[in-house]
Amino acid sequence: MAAFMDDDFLLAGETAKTLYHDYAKDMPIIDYHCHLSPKEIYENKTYQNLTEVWLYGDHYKWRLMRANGVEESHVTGEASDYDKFLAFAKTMQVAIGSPVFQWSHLELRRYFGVQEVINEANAPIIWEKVNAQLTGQGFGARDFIVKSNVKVVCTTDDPVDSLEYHMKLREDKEFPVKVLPSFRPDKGLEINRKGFGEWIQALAGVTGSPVTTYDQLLAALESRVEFFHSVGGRVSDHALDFVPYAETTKEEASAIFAKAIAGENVSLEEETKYKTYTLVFLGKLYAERGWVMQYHMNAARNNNARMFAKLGPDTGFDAMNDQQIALPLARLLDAMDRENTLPKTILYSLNPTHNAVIGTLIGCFQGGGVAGKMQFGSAWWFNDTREGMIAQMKSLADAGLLSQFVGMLTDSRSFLSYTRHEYFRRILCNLIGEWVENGEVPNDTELLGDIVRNISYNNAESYFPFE
Ligand SMILES: O=C[C@H](O)[C@@H](O)[C@@H](O)[C@H](O)C(=O)O
Repeated sequence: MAAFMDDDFLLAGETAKTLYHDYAKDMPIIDYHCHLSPKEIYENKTYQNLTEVWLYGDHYKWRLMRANGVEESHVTGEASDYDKFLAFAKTMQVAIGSPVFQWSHLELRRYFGVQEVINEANAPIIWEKVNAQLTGQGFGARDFIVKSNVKVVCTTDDPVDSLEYHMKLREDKEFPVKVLPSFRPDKGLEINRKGFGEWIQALAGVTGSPVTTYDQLLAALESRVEFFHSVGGRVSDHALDFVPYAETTKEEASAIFAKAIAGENVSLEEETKYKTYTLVFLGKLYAERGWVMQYHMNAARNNNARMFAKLGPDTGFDAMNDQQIALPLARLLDAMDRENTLPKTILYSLNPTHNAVIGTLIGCFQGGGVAGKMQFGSAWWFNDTREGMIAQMKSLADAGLLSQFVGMLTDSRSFLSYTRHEYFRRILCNLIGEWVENGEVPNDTELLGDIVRNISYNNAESYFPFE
């Protein structure tokens, strides 16, 4: 019987062990999509206690606590940090089978040297042990990033953001990690969402020009893309909760924008047209600058209206959607490809039934001499589990080239989530190791070791055009 999460955790055979320990383990990290705060990185935020660094903002952990009957006061509410921690410790005690159980233990081990399996009885000792470290030297946000061997962090930023902290970080020569913005213009696309008009006003404010026509909107978006580029941004990101596609013209999109700005009702068909034209326009801006475009598709967000009113978005009330993506996505990518303005693109769907759809669709737009131009993004969010990662990698290998995969990202709001790369690398090595043990791929350690190193780091290094 294997010991719980020992050195060979998740690694079943000799090949998997060699691939992980000798090739994958020490590769650096490019975290090309996350939700970390650039301000906290700049200020090297420190933490008073384990709850602050471990539980604040982590909606994966909150969901498990709620599922375990913990009152909201002890999840996001007014209970003390210690009581919240205790409620989480009790939840961990019954959380076997959840990836959060394994991630949480990896986080305690790798950053704080806590080897125990956390439970209600040992929680007070762990609390003291970790807090003593946190309040000493070397446990700030930057320290966690450096200790995790991270070279690049791409945060997720609104086009109206001042990027103040990214600029400050660029000037800070003491911090060796690149912290770059990603352009996430969802608020400019969600024409029917509350706050659209206010966002357009904010855009006008930051560009210093009026945004009352669609032409002005497109010009303002372009100027913000340019601004992000000047601060080192080379990546965009879109949440496409449904994938829009409808044939349209600029005249139509302009008329729809005018209606929205005048406060008139915009139909779903009009919204789809507006989004299509705007997304194709943005794709062109990204392609012209050599950026990488990301589409995160099929999240059903904010399903609990009562909790949304109380806590807002990204608090643990989202689920997988089951909207069809194959045809609208194919048309959308084709609309860009037809004009030769399809950028390098990474596609993620929250619904794993789309794995084969994405795996096969990317093959239709590869080319131009760019290895892995079209990427099937790493298993996202609810798929960020052992089974989810294996399924995504198998679909990619079935329909394309696993060896050109740009690999893992954290997608996280916590500085302790870098252990997710370790988790991913172990699963990757185990998958390849299993193929070797079964005689399905040749036992060529050098070749396989290179592939593992590439997926862990080198592919991302050459794919993303970071300066
Ligand atoms: O891991 C979960 C994620 O952080 C999730 O909250 C994000 O993916 C977010 O919804 C987004 O739209 O980018």
